[in-house]
Amino acid sequence: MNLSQVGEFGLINLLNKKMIHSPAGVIAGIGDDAAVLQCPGDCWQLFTTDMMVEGIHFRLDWSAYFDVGYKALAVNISDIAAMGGRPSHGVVSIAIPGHTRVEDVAELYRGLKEIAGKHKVNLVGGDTVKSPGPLVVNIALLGEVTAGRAVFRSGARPGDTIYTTGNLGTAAAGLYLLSQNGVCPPELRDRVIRAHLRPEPRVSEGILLGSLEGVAALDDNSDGLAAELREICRASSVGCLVWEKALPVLPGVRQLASQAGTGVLDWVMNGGEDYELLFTLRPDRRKPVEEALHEAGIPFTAIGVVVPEPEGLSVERCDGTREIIAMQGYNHFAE
Ligand SMILES: Nc1ncnc2c1ncn2[C@@H]1O[C@H](COP(=O)(O)OP(=O)(O)O)[C@@H](O)[C@H]1O
Ligand SMILES: Cc1ncc(C[n+]2csc(CCOP(=O)(O)OP(=O)(O)O)c2C)c(N)n1
Ligand SMILES: [Mg+2]
Ligand SMILES: [Mg+2]
Ligand SMILES: [Mg+2]
Repeated sequence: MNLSQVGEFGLINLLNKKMIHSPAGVIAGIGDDAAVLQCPGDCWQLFTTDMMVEGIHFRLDWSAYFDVGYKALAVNISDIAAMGGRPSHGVVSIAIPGHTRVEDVAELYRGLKEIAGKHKVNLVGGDTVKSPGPLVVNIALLGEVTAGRAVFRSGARPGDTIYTTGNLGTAAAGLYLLSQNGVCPPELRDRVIRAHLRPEPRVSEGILLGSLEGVAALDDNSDGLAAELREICRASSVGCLVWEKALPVLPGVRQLASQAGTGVLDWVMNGGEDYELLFTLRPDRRKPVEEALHEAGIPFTAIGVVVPEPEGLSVERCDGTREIIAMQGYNHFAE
């Protein structure tokens, strides 16, 4: 069987049997943004890892080494944020092609340390090996969350409102400009390329959401809205209806998407790498939670509603018609 027949998530499902030998310490294992582990005192420990591979996650003709280091830690911090937690300690493993200059590796570490400083992450170890091919950076990151306050993908119920922080499709627009040499005003160009190269994980937002009663499910958007909502649907045994009209997209990004000929819905659903937080909220808690988010200055938008599982994942198009979302989001082994 080849990998594209099972896909990334099918492969993980095949592998994930008999992985836990001492279940007492494991509150949640495979299946969420980070594992949740028992630890002494009034906190739970979070543990996650994400890898970046040259040619798949970045290209060195588009990204400075600084950006590679910055993003490698940003995406891991985002997984901790997606549990409602705070990142704490990380280890960094790098596989480096032999022709790489020392100064370039130092730049990668400057990027790592820059974002580690912003979020007070201690980098406490790692591993260094030679790569016969691409540059690879892997980080494993610990975090913590107040016991009982982690927000899982599995908490959504029909009737919840679906929200996202920030804007969607911005990083996809950046990738488009880098890969297709599209034209656009310089300020927009800088903004969308920065969103792609240097995402800012929403840590304080995740912690606030985790502290607010009624926030039911939480996830970060690495693979696109279609993929992340599908994860919430699967984990919570629900369906989701997205309102196309409500999707928060920068006006310039809409224009770029029509220039690209893809349509912005494709960028929102499949583009990924926005690293915004996606969450669901009990309907009777909308007012107080929205007020708390406004007060904290956090941008957010209601983008749909959780529906019963048999209704599946669908979108209400701007013309009022409703259709099933066939788009899958980013999958490492899609054909
Ligand atoms: N090779 C693997 N072995 C065990 N668990 C894995 C593996 N790859 C991914 N997982 C787990 O599968 C889940 C989904 O992974 P992924 O889609 O990468 O999550 P995320 O988008 O939050 O980074 C996570 O809980 C992750 O820990
Ligand atoms: C050169 C290049 N091509 C394509 C992409 C787009 N891309 C690569 S991986 C990915 C999805 C996110 O990465 P993944 O490893 O799936 O992160 P995770 O879901 O585990 O957090 C996307 C949208 C990119 N970032 N760079
Ligand atoms: Mg991952
Ligand atoms: Mg991730
Ligand atoms: Mg992914």
